Amino acid sequence: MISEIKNNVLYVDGCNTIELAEKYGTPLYVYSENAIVKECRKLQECFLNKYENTRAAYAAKAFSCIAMCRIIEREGLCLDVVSGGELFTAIRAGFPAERIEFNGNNKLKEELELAIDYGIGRIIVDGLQELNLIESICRQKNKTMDVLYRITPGVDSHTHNYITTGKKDSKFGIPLDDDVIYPAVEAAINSSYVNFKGIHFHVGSQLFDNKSHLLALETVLQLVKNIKERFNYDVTELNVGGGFGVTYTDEKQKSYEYFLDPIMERIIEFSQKMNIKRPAVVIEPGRSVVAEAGVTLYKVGSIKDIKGIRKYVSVDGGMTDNIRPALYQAAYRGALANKMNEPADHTITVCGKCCESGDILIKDGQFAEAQAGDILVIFTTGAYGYSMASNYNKNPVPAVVLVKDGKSTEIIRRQSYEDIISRESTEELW
Ligand SMILES: Cc1ncc(COP(=O)(O)O)c(C=O)c1O
Ligand SMILES: N[C@@H](CCCC[NH3+])C(=O)O
Repeated sequence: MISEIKNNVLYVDGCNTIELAEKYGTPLYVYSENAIVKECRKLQECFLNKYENTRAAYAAKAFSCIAMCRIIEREGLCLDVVSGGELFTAIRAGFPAERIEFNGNNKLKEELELAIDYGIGRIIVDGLQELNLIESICRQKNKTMDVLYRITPGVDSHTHNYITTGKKDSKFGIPLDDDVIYPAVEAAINSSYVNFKGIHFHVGSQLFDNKSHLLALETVLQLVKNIKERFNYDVTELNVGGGFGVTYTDEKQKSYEYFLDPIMERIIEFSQKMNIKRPAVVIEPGRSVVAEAGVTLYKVGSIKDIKGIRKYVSVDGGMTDNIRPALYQAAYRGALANKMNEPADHTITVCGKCCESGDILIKDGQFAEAQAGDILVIFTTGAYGYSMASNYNKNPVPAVVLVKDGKSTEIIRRQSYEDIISRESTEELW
């Protein structure tokens, strides 16, 4: 995070967070553009510029909006979308179609039609049933589409059970049973409507060990070899997914090089041995691009001190703007943005205002002494915060502000109560 402390106050990318809270209200998502750009440039430096024939497709699910698509576009990355809504956002942002890749285990016919009409770069296909659907749409529209198959490599990435995706028992991808994968590959190779490019895998999210990627890669390289032997077909693209972990509290974040250099080394060695042109290599980082660039500002309200048990400090948001603690027991760090120089010697539990006991944002965290009206900041909320927000209890989704070099601009306005009920019928029933 690009931040500093001045006069006891937290500044993010040159902006005073207390002034931001006053100007735009709370809860408030604040993203530093310089921090996002810095991550994108890191990817350029240690992957895209280092290895030719590579792409990085930012996983929009981590945080997607028109402004974000434009930053990603400007930074030269590609975009990984997983729904018609994310695709539509990219289209509205003017994101170049050929740089969009579409993932998902149950892409709807209308979503595929939108993707094919827009002429996106790749569809990452989850099975033969989907391939047949894509073929029928392409036939009808007289178009072709570049595709990869997402396979389930059968590795357990040892992250939270809800965010591991490479195990055989998974809703994602094609299992590597001979009677499943080879007929699917053969159909794609022989199709007049799709160009079969290669294989995709994604082993899970928030990873700190490169073993899962490397194990999955071995499986995929064996598959590439088998495809060559069975069908005399050269795979020209490998997508190794995302999953690069970030530091929320005390996790030891690993560099992109730690994950990607051994992957590239292995693919180069394999290609030389097989005497084939090294396939293009694509990655899909989401969390690592935006997590650290974002913070959430809240206003402190009720304080409940249960003597000898726990002190609950309530804020004006909660699981509706950050579901991760409730869903994955995710831990975060926070502070009082207006008391940054005061000793953080009070143990408090920061809870939200939703009608759920599990609506806890930080359990037993260290803060300066909190009082109603303080601005409480939670760090590293840029990924899967806004994008997983809900209207539970009819709480409005907060505004999103982008800051850069002391300037701020609202890129998503706060939902109003009117917005929340705007799709509801007010007609008399029956
Ligand atoms: C297919 C796919 N690609 C990319 C990502 C992005 O993962 P992360 O945000 O961990 O980098 C995900 C989410 O886990 C995913 O399912
Ligand atoms: N939403 C998850 C990550 C899911 C990754 C998508 N496959 C999180 O907050 O950690």
